[in-house]
Amino acid sequence: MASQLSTNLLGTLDTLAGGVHPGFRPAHAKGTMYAGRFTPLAGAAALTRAPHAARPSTPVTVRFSPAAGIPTVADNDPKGSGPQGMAIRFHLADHVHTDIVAHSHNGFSVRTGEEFLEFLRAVAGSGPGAPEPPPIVAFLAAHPAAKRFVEAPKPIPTSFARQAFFAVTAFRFTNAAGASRFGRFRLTPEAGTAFLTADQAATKTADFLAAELSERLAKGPVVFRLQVQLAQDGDEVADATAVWPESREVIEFGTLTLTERVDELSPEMRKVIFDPVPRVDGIDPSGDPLTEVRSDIYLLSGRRRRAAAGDARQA
Ligand code: HEM
Repeated sequence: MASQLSTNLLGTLDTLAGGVHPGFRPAHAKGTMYAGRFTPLAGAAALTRAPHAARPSTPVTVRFSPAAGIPTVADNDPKGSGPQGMAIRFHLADHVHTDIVAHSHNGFSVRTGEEFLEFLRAVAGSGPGAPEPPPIVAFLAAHPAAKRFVEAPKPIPTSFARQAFFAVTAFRFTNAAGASRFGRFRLTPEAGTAFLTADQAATKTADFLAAELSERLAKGPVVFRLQVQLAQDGDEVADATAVWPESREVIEFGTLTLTERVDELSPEMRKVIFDPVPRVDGIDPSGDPLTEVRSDIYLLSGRRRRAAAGDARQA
C-alpha cells in the first residue's frame, strides 16, 4: 500500500506538472524507448552474483526522457529538459527483470522523501503571486545540496547518445564468494559527451533528441559503458546528495548496445514501470532512504498510468 508520503509526493508532482496528464508519468513524462543488449565484462561477475553479470548477453529495454512532468515539454527547454533520464530494464526471464533508473546529474537535491516533498512544495508555492521572498529562497538557504543541484548547469546534450547518466543511489553488490562492496551505477557514452550552447539549443526542434537518435541508429548501434563507482570505507552510502570523489575506483561492468527504437505507445511498453529497487540476488539497497520511497511512488504512479491507458487489469 502506498504511504501518505508517496501520495503527497505524487500530488505535488501533479501540481507542478500543471495537473494530471492521464496516461503519462508525473515526472519524466515524455520519453522514447529502445531495444538492445547488455554484455557483461569480467568486473561484473567479480562484483555481483546477479544473473546478468554472468550470462553472455541479456536483452534490455531503455527509456530516455526529459525531466519535466509535462508530456509536451520541448527537448531544448532550458528549465524542463534536464536532468535527462535513462531507465534500463534487463530482461532476465519471462516477467523477471532488474532495472537501473538513472539521470544525467551526478547526485540528487535531497536525502529523503520527506525533504523532497518540502522542496517540491516550496517550488509549487513560489510561482506567480507568491509572497516575497518566495518559500524556495528559505528552502535553498537551509539545504545546501538542493541549492547546488538547482544551480548546477544542465546543458542540453547534442544527443541522448552523448550524455552521461548516474543512478545516484548506492547499492550493495555481493559476489558468488559472498564478498560485498558498495557502489553506484553510471553510464558513459562510448561516443563521449557533447553539449549545445544556449544559442545552439534555441535553434533545435521540440523533439530533436528522439529524431537525432533515430537517425543515429539508422547508421549503427548506440553504445554505453555501464560502470560502477566503488565506495571507499567511510564514504556515505545512504545519502544521494553525497557525491563521491572522481578519484574513487570505477569498474567496467559491461556494455549496453542499443539497436532500434520501439514504440512506447504499444500496450507492452505502456505497461513498463521501472523500479529503483534492483530486486535481484547480488544487488541490494544500501539503506538510502530515497530508494524505498521511490519504488513505492513509481508503482503508485505506474498503476495510475496503466489504469488511464485502459489496461488496469494487467497491473
Ligand atoms: C523522493 C525522490 C523522488 C521522487 C518522489 C521521484 C518521483 C518520480 C515519479 C513519480 C516518476 C514517474 C514514475 C512512473 O510513473 O513510472 C519518476 C520517474 C523518474 N525519476 Fe524520479 N523521483 C525521485 C528521485 C529520483 C532520483 C534520485 C532520480 C535519479 C536517478 C530520478 C530519476 C527518474 C527518472 C529517470 C524517471 C523516469 C523513469 C522512466 O523512464 O520510467 N528520480 N520519478
